[in-house]
Amino acid sequence: MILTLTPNPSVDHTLEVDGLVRGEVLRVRATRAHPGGKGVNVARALSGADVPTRAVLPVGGGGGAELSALLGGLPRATVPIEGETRANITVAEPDGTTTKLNAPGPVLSPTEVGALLAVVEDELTRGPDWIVACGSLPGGATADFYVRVAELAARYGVPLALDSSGEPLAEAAHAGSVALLKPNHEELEELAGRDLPTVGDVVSAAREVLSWGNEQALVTLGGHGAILVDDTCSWWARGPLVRARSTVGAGDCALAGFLSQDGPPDKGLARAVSWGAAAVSLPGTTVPTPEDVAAHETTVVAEPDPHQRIDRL
Ligand SMILES: Nc1ncnc2c1ncn2[C@@H]1O[C@H](COP(=O)(O)OP(=O)(O)OP(=O)(O)O)[C@@H](O)[C@H]1O
Ligand SMILES: O=P(O)(O)OC[C@@]1(O)O[C@H](CO)[C@@H](O)[C@@H]1O
Repeated sequence: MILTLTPNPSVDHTLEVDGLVRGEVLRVRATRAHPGGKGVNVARALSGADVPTRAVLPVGGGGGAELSALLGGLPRATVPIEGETRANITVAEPDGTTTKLNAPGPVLSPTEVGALLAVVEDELTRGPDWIVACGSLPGGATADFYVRVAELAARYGVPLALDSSGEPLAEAAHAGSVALLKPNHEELEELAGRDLPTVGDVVSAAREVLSWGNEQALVTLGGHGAILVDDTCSWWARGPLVRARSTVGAGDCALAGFLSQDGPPDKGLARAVSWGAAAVSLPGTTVPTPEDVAAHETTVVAEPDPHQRIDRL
């Protein structure tokens, strides 16, 4: 069973427009609402592939009720909060360009933060195979929140996968004890404090982050696929060519694909990139079905050419 933790979930609203023009009145062609938040998406993707999962998340107000309704039967443990679960907005253009407006979310009281960690601890006592902690933090949670989650995970011997950004990611990465870090290209550059224009730069920055006491890094590179790095080897899956409809949640689906089965690292990387590519071919924050994934197979190269450039797509 894979446990996910999303301290700051959302309802994701996607507005499809012909083109985004600042300062204009734009006609919206279609609107969609999906459950959102990175760990929620990981759990949704796993559940869609029949991988046992449980999502831990705080919910509050009308937004929380809407999120709960959208989640349907997804197995979960929710923590009631006073504040309002946020709504995030994606503006989607026909060429696949997505512009995202993410709200800060509610402010949790110290008691609510404690209650969230207590639920995590309770879930950890049931011996999940992984805990996957993801996303930004709500107000009231300090930047060491994921360090505290890592300590809990270590106490119960459960490997932690972490996908976050900014200070919360930096604090946890520097503290070590993360079994799998999933930064994207930009997040790894921020962690390393420098630009990483080539495959070799990405691999050496990932190794530097691993040297802080972490085990593996899955660095997702948008349309360039993903690079997996451990202390012995690196692998690159460039991914199939896809007509992108919405990149929202692609990283979460890639992480879900990686964790969805045990097995050798290169096979996990191939699954990650296939799940990510399948996700971008779908609208909004839709998670792919196994059939969608099967249509996006990819190959993996071990010890890729370090001089190869990774230009942003
Ligand atoms: N334009 C694209 N074409 C094909 N595959 C893509 C594209 N963008 C993303 N992917 C797939 O999705 C995976 C994750 O993408 P990305 O690196 O953008 O993650 P991310 O920034 O964490 O995304 P998010 O935070 O929106 O979930 C990539 O490894 C790749 O497999
Ligand atoms: O604001 P955060 O927590 O960094 O990201 C939240 C979010 O953008 O991440 C998911 C896509 O990865 C969306 O479902 C959600 O809206």
